[in-house]
Amino acid sequence: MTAETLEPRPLPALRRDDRGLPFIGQVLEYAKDPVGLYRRHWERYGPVAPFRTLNKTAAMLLGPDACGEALQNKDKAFANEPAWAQLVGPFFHRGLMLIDFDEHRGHRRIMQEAFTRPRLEAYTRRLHPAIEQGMASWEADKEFPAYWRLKQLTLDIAADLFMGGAHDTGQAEMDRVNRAFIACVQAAAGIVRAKVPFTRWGRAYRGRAVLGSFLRHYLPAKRAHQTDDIFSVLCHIETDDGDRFTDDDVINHMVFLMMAAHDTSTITTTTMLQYLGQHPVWQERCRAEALAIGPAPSITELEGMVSLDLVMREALRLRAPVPVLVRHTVKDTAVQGVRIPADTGVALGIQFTHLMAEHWTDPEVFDPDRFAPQRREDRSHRFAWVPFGGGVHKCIGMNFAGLEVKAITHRLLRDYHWAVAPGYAPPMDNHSLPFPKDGLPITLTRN
Ligand code: HEM
Repeated sequence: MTAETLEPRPLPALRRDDRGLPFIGQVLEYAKDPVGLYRRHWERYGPVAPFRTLNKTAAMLLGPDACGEALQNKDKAFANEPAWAQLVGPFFHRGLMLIDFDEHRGHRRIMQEAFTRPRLEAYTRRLHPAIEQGMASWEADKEFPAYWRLKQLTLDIAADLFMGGAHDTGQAEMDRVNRAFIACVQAAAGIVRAKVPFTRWGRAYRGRAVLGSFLRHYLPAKRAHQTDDIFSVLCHIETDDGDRFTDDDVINHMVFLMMAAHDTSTITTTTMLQYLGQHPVWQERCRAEALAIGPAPSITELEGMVSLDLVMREALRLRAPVPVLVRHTVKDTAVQGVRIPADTGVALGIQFTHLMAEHWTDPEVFDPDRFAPQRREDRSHRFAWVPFGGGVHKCIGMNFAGLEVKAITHRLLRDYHWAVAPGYAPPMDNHSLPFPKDGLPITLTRN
């Protein structure tokens, strides 16, 4: 009998001491130490492990083989919408990541038009003035929480690049819009998952309404004139077959894109700042590259910052901004020979893969050269390094993300230098996307 014809084994039974708390299961344990939880499950159960969340048993996929199978989704058993909607709530409904199968393919084909190289070149040209303006108020020689500053910066960039500015909107209203985004993003960590006032979900419902009306206000003008911001691009793009987005599609995609773009880029840049502050040799290498090109580099120049690229890859490995991906089975399937019945929640622990000693030398150590051509540890397995996911839902904004993160860091390196204590390890909040609870205090000194 060949391996393929063997009957899949059932999901291992969850040990009593892994059941966690009533109702929420292992959610709090995950928030405290996600990698510790993955590691224990890997050791106890192997690549397809059971775990408890919100009163249900789900499957946790660990390691590149198991995660790769779900990402490739050959038998179309894994759906995104029912899984992500449960986690991020109804606030990002109909965003590209929350659409499945044929419909997803149709939307993705249209959206691809917003991320072609000429579009990316146009976005990059807008990036530099937005970064310069956003950083204008940053004070040197004074400690500040880098994560929060960068979050504000990426939101300001998004307002310009995604919206093309919001000319009718005053600062107070813009702050309300920013708060609305944050409320939607933070809904993922809500325990009460209903429209109840004064809860994370209650705030996120209000936030989504604020975002919807904000975008709808600008929609007619965006439809009327084509400009090179993403909002306008979404209004005008069409495939060769003439497929276009409806008004509702544009609003839904915009809300999701702004969410997908700003927190992930903020986390990546924050991680890079931390490690560059702890590794002055790398900071100098990257600064030399930044100074060798002009203050407003083109895409090609940003791509040519080889050391900065290695640092970015290493930051994405060590602290994946989206450390876990979720899926829900729509039919019975098997992963690594383990049966996963229909209607099961599935978590892909990609951060764990990034730290497996089987695939990386000294996985906890900051060592960007592991991505250099002579080593390419990320090639140890097709799914060893997956900060942007894989398969049909692979991040559509990954090239843009790289450009934004590099453009911000390029500017910082040209203007400032900074140091972070070598032993510093940020206290992480893992309730939704991971961020340093102390904001990563940092002092920038002018070059
Ligand atoms: C460092 C920054 C980023 C990281 C680490 C990241 C990570 C990811 C990951 C892991 C996924 C796959 C989710 C899944 O399979 O369920 C994803 C999907 C997606 N990302 Fe990103 N992302 C980043 C930046 C961006 C940016 C800048 C944009 C837009 C400008 C963006 C737009 C999207 C969209 C639309 C999807 C859904 C794709 C689909 O379902 O077809 N992301 N991202």
